[in-house]
Amino acid sequence: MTVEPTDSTSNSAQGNPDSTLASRISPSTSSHPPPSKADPTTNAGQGRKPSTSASSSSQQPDLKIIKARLHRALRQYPDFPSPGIIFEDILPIFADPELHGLLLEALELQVVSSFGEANKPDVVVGLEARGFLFGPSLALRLGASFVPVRKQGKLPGPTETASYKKEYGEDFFQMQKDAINSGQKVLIVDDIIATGGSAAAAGSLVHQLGGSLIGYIFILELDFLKGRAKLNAPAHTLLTGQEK
Ligand SMILES: O=P(O)(O)OC[C@H]1O[C@H](OP(=O)(O)OP(=O)(O)O)[C@H](O)[C@@H]1O
Ligand SMILES: Nc1ncnc2[nH]cnc12
Repeated sequence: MTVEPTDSTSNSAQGNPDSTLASRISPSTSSHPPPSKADPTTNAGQGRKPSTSASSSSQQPDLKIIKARLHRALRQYPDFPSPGIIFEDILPIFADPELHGLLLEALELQVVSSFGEANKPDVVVGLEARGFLFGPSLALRLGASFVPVRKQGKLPGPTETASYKKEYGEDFFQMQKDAINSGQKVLIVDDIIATGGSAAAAGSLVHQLGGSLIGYIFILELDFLKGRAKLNAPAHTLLTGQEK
């Protein structure tokens, strides 16, 4: 089982190299060189809407180094929370202030290069619970609102509900009915896309509330589960991994 840092920043004309990154990060010691295969971290060509990403060759070196460092921080736990699941633990990233900061810089760069300066979201929607770890910080950096998708029974007032299945269970997601104004541009963020059930349910809630879903950003994609095929908007991830 491996987790590889991969390349999903692509629109070289839009992604201005951030020189502050180069000065802040340590020299790369990555044992995981960039893959030569086509970029698996966008859904160009396989989703119902094309991704805005182009090839991996235009990715900024700084972002590649950051991705390799983020990748090395992940921990894997076999048979958690149930037999056969290899659980990807992202929490070490948040335990290290430097990595935490680099994660947010990488996510912001990814959003701008994937969706364009002119198409920044009005609202960042984060999924309970791990989407809450970085969704609000990313929203602040983008000058956007943050709105949570919560598990059933946690939100007061009128709500919309969507059921979903994920890699290891079933659940219900809810959003407050007035959380998004009609036509607002929405970006959905979460730590991991596995089967895509959670993300697809969140997309359906955004649609029910009248939002315009510009796409999804994830830290990690378990690409063997092909979750992005369930999504109706472009999806971009910083890392991809787990081969079965
Ligand atoms: O693509 P999927 O198969 O739907 O799985 C991905 C979802 O599973 C995890 O959340 P989980 O429901 O375990 O909740 P947590 O964040 O509260 O731990 C993860 O944070 C994603 O939200
Ligand atoms: N393998 C996995 N590791 C961590 N979170 C997950 N959510 C769904 N599948 C997961």
